Formats: sequence, C-alpha cells, structure tokens
Amino acid sequence: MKSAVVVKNLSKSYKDFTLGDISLSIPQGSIFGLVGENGAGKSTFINAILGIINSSYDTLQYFGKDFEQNQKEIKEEIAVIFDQTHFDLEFTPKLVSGFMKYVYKTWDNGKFENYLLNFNLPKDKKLKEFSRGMKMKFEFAVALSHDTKLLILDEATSGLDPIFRDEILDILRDYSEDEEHTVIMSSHITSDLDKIADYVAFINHGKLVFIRDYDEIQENFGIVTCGLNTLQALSPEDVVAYRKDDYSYKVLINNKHEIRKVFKDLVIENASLEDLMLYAVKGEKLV
Ligand SMILES: Nc1ncnc2c1ncn2[C@@H]1O[C@H](COP(=O)(O)OP(=O)(O)OP(=O)(O)O)[C@@H](O)[C@H]1O
Repeated sequence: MKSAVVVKNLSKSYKDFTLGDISLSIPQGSIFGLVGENGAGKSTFINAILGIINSSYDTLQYFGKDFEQNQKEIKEEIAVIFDQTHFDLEFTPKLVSGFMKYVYKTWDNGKFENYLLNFNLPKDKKLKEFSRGMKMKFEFAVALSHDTKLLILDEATSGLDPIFRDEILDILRDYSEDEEHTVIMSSHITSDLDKIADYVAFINHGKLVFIRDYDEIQENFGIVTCGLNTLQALSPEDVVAYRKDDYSYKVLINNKHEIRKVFKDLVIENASLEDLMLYAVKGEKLV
C-alpha cells in the first residue's frame, strides 16, 4: 500500500508541552482521523508536518518525496482548512476567484463557482459579513477547486451545522474514493469520524496512544456489560480495558467473535471511537 504521508520520530517542545516521537504512515486514498482532547497536540502535529512550525524528525515524506527537498511541489498538491478562514476578511468570493489562478496552477474557476452556488454563498459579499459556518463553507469551496492529492482539515467541520457537516462528509468520501486522494482530518466530533474514517490516530498529552484501522474496530472491538465473575473469566489478551459501573463492569474487548463463541449469553455492543478513547485513558487493565 502506498503512503501519502510518512512521519518518523517527530517531536516538538513548547515550554509546558511536548509532542513526543510521533511515527505514523498515512495510506494513500484513505480518510485518516486524528482525535484527542483539547490541547492534546493535534494542531501542533498538523502545523509541524506542514512546516508551519519548526519541529525535529527523522523522516517527513509526502507521496514518497522528502518534504524539505520538495516543499514547493508538495504544497501545490495539498489543501489545508483550519478552523478559521485565512483570507483577508475584506475580500469577497468574486475577488478571490479572480486571483486564485495565480496561486494554484490547477485552479478551476468553474468548479469554484459551482461550489459557491451549491453552498449558497453570495459572490459579492465581504467575508467579514459571512457567518462562521459560511466562512468555513467558503474555505471548503476554495480547497476543493484546485487539483490536490491531500486535504488536511484541522477542526474544520466543528463550526458547521449537522446538515452541512453531513454534506461535507459525502464530499470527502467522494474525494478519497479513487484511492489516489487522501484526507487527514482532526475533529472533536468523533461521530463524524465514526462515519467516514478508514484509520484513526488517538493523541493524548502529546503522545500517540493508538492507530487503528476502522474496519478492525468494527470487526473485532465491542463493549460487554457483565459481573465480576465474567470479567475474571475473560482472557487478559481479549480485554483492552474495563470500567466499573455502580453494579456491573463495562469491558472493552478486542476479540468479539471468539468471546461470543465461549460466552454465548453475553450481549456485545458495538464500540465507537469515543469508547476506544475513553477506555484508553480512563479504563483499568485486567492483569
Ligand atoms: N505557540 C505556542 N507556544 C506555546 N505553547 C503552545 C503553542 N502552541 C500550542 N501550544 C501548546 O501546545 C499544546 C497542544 O496544543 P494544540 O493546539 O496542538 O492542541 P490540540 O490537540 O490541537 O487542541 P484543540 O483540540 O483544543 O485545538 C497546548 O498545551 C498548547 O498550549
């Protein structure tokens, strides 16, 4: 499988925070989610891989090419959307459409006009008169109107209403469908990632806690509610972590088919991304 991005041993330290030794490889054609609490280091990671902030690393490659040596070419192939617009708020969409062809070789004005129409964005209104959601829609219109291989979204969907978020999820699905285009998406809204992510990386306090293949989560992980006897009868290898409720235990398991064969009466619910994060941080290990 080809990688869109390869990062080895990336670190960044601020006075009170360290993003430590992150290594990961993002498969081309995938939607790769980045989750973590406020202040976990998601934006620091994104800014570091984009060279917006200085960081140290052994390897940083995009599409098999070294980032430092090919920065200009690589940046042509990436679109980034942050949680706010980066355009001057005095600009109108019409003005932006006039100069983007000088910024990106592959800028497609027809596509841009179509997105403005579909997203209900006025062409002649200044960005300062746009609502937060409209500004984000505008950013999506710009990002999607030139030919890119990688779309990086840093909390870009957080300011959007559920209906437009859903529309964007469809657009991202279409974008990555051909196995060529990759999306990296950090979001607090884990249910959005539950809907579209192929892989998810969980960062906590600057450390990479896990990377999981989403199919593997759905296939193998589950939540069991049981008593102490059942908890103790489970094999520690099958138990990721457990949490005690008032009268029972909730157990995150990673081998639901095998467990179902042995414990025929157990009810096993699907595990969401939020469950995986919660149990990784707050769960206890079975030893
Ligand atoms: N320029 C800076 N100088 C000092 N510390 C910084 C700077 N930028 C970020 N930090 C610190 O780095 C830590 C990680 O911040 P970061 O913005 O990467 O988190 P995040 O996971 O993106 O959070 P959120 O979900 O709230 O956006 C925080 O403790 C933050 O205070």
